[in-house]
Amino acid sequence: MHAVDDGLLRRREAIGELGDALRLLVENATATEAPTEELLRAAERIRQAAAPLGERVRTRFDSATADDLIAGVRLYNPVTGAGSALAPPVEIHREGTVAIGTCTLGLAFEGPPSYAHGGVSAMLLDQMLGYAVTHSGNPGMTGRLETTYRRPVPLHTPLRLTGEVVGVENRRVTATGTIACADEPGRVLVEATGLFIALRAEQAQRLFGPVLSRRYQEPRAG
Ligand SMILES: CCCCCCCCCC(=O)SCCNC(=O)CCNC(=O)[C@H](O)C(C)(C)COP(=O)(O)OP(=O)(O)OC[C@H]1O[C@@H](n2cnc3c(N)ncnc32)[C@H](O)[C@@H]1OP(=O)(O)O
Repeated sequence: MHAVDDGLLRRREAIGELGDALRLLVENATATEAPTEELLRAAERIRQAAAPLGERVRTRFDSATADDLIAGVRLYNPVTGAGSALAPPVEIHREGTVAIGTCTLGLAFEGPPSYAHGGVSAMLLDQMLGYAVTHSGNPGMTGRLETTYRRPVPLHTPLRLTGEVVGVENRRVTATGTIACADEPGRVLVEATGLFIALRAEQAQRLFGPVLSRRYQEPRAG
């Protein structure tokens, strides 16, 4: 039992290590002004490094073996996942009923020069609101996300994000959230209001049944 737990812990740490390396690669590859020949050499070395990872892969109907869908462990979430090359990653904790997130966005997230892409801000806020909704005990899927961009979000600057449930009405859960600079949390840069819809049992089964039953009911091939 301990061997299994230690193995899973080690795998999660390794996924985080690989994620760190990938994020460094993405940021350096975005920021680089290295000579053209170096770009070509790097492309070849990266293809070589990627090949063994592609030898044994899952489909979209297989959750990652290191994930725990029931406990909400998602290592490849594109906002929070330690293993995701796409994730800043945002680290989220709760202060009372409010979800608080922290991250710093690199050049890979650039939209207007030196500021974050608006779609990235919306993605971060969808996650913050979804986190708050899930932890309020009324999980649901985003039905609508309205984003108001008050000021541009600077790159390479520590950010503070929030998410909070403000209303529950039958299957509809409303949540709000913000993005601000960590050193000026009262000055809102972006705010969002989201409507999350709780799934009916048959909807949840239709959407997620295949993944859940493959993971939790059928033995996985070694
Ligand atoms: C710790 C882990 C944290 C995880 C965070 C994850 C964050 C990320 C969250 C996401 O990004 S989820 C992915 C993006 N969302 C989707 O892909 C959802 C796609 N949409 C759907 O699957 C369906 O439209 C949905 C399940 C949301 C609703 O379909 P239903 O058929 O259940 O809706 P239904 O017609 O029964 O309506 C239920 C109620 O919701 C209302 N409603 C449904 N969709 C709406 C909508 N889009 N806008 C406004 N209202 C909506 C609808 O009017 C109605 O209100 P009333 O009960 O008052 O009559």
